[in-house]
Amino acid sequence: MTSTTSVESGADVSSETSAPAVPLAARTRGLRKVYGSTVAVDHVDLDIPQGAVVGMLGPNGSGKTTTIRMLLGLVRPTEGEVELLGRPMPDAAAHALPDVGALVEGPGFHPFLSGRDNLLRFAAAEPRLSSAGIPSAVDAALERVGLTGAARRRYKGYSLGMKQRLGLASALLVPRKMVVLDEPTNGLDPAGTREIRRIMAELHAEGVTVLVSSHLLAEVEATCTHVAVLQAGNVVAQGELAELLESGNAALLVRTPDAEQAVEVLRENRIGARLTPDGVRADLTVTEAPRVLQVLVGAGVAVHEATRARTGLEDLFARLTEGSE
Ligand SMILES: Nc1ncnc2c1ncn2[C@@H]1O[C@H](COP(=O)(O)OP(=O)(O)OP(=O)(O)O)[C@@H](O)[C@H]1O
Repeated sequence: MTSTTSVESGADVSSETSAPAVPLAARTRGLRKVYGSTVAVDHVDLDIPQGAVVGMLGPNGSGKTTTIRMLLGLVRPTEGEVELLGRPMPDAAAHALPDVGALVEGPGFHPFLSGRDNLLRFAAAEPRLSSAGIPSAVDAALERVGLTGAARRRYKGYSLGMKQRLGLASALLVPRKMVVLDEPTNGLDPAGTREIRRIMAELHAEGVTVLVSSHLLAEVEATCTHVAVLQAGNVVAQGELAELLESGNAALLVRTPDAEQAVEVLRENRIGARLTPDGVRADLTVTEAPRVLQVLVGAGVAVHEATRARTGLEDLFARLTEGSE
């Protein structure tokens, strides 16, 4: 994912090419996890560039959580390699993990303790914090996620958004090089979602590498610089978000009853065109939409509707998730 963008190749060869190497915060090679007869993750090669916000996108059951758990050393791969901050996982977990904040599944917060007291318990287990530094680190983390006002309320009474933010606070008790968030906005209302996005944007601005999983393309589009798309345990696309969104030929879909005539006049005007079930698909790689419409209308073709074809990533993701959600 560092220097190349691959769609449906299943393999990113960037590190094997002569392109300049981008330092990686994490990478996997040939990663595979099998549970009984279920292949949860299958030969996944991921590159997580340092400082990127990488969205791991995929429908339910596509292997996002399992991949994240292997990256963090919570699950041992059946096959393959994982490097986190330059260290092999899970063997070097004790060295790599202090620099990584993770929000993976609801951390074990105590329902009858306040948010602050819960964080104090987590902070006590942070190898980088001295006992004297714990209270100020906890208060800074609460402040950062906007929970200072609710810090002394019981966790039990927190809204889902507040619980997620407390989880984030526990991941951010000390400065991190990398933060890993598994579906952090799942079930949140728009205000809660905005709050998580704000914190992710802040981390990015500080140079922290962020890996976030989501089953929503719009979510990834709004927050990420890079994306890796998973389907049935495989990476089917990965690369820079902007490049993936633009991949695939730009085209205009024209709904018309005069489709054959439309294809003919477009081709006469050197515009690539082909029939589709509803009309015509006109290629926009060498021309613009207004020119296509001008040619069609000028030739007397009845244009009932014209829409842009979906971009490469939208199209790919729609195909992957069709019927699954
Ligand atoms: N501990 C486990 N034991 C057995 N099967 C598992 C286990 N963990 C995951 N799986 C299976 O592996 C596949 C991938 O699951 P995973 O949770 O990684 O996907 P996901 O993309 O994170 O999905 P979701 O968005 O639903 O969390 C699924 O078929 C799941 O049922």
